[in-house]
Amino acid sequence: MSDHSARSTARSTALFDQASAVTPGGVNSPVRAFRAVGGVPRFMASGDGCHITDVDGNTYLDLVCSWGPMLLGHAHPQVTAAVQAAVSRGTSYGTPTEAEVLLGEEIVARTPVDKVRLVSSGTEATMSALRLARGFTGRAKIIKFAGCYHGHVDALLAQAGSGVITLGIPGTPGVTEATTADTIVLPYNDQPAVTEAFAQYGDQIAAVITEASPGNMGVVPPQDNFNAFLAQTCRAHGALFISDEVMTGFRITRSGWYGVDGVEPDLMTFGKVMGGGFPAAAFGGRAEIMAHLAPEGSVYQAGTLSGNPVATTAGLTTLRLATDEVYAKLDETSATIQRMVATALDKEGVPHVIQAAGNLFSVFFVNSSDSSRPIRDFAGANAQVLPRFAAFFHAMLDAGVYLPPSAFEAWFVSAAIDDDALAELESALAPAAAAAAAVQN
Ligand SMILES: Cc1ncc(COP(=O)(O)O)c(C=O)c1O
Ligand SMILES: N[C@H](C=O)CCC(=O)O
Repeated sequence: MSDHSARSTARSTALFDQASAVTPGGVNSPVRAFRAVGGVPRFMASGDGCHITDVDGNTYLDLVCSWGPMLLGHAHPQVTAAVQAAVSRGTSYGTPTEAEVLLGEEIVARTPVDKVRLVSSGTEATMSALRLARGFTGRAKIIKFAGCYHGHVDALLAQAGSGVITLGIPGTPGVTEATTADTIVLPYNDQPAVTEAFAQYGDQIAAVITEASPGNMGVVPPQDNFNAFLAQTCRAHGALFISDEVMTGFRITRSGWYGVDGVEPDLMTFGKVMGGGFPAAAFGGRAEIMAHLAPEGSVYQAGTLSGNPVATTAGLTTLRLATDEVYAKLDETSATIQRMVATALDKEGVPHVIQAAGNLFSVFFVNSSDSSRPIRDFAGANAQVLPRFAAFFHAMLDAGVYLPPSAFEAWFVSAAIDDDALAELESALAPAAAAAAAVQN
């Protein structure tokens, strides 16, 4: 496989060929491939603060942050020290440990959940929350929204965002009709559609699951108190409201999106930041609901590495360092970057919409007729001029800025971004905006 990059990619290219021989598509999660933008994925060798360096020695300002987790930047000295100390004590016992109790307490203190169960991935968290909702209500149907991504849970892959939309996979082979028979998919931000679904199936609906503020079709925040409306509608019909904060949790504020809209869900899911760069995730909720989980109740859920001592140490250390000052800095950095991107694109006359949810944001390359219209849903996100994003992405990469290789993903900032990094970004943006402008629609 060859690459058209201006920088040397010889070692990444060789590793990608090697990887493709042993791993489908050469990557261990589809979003890491460059299929939507072309070229060879960069194989990273190290990270330091807001930078990552690939195996060819190219250093990039990182605006992916491992798809969200690296809130404090890479190799943060205090997180690294805590992890090294934990590793030296042993890496897994299959017994309870103190770190997992402390992490559970930290999550309970920051969010409205009474109790929490730790798992190893966001996918496990949403899958388990759904099972618990069904076990608690004794109902089968669930509502999800087009463009929201909740991990690769069979029942939730229908019209999913993230890699599913990036790769243009309409329905995933391997997910049987029976598995999705109880999944109702509705347009995001569409209150009448929710009302209608409840009018038809109200007493069969176990739960509504939504991203607290979607970031997997690009950033499409809830409008007109959508979350409050969902919570009220669920309560009126005896269904549970599940807020998926895997992406937003502990990133947008110290209590995630809940810290912004204050809508109390029945169940919540968390991941990414709470693992501090290690595989840790969680789901939690009201004590009465969580009591249905084994061994207290009979809804079974388990995991050999759940609450792993190294992962929980990394997560706990990260959360303890994520103070209000850190969140204020993240907000400021994000707002500055959004302004810089808008200025560069405006200068070249590239039609775009930038949408933010706290410090999370994304840039939609739209048709000129759409540039004053907010994107409210999956259909809106799908109407982007994708080749323009690809040109912009590659010009940024060549200039040393690593963006998500997809027009449907959020951009993530870290607290390690400083003025020097912003200056690097500034000089990358001019050629990238020009490259986007050169693409005819
Ligand atoms: C909102 C949301 N939920 C769930 C998941 C699944 O998490 P994981 O990739 O850790 O399985 C993700 C990301 O992948 C996500 O963004
Ligand atoms: N958009 C996804 C999650 O937020 C990206 C992570 C992945 O699927 O590897």
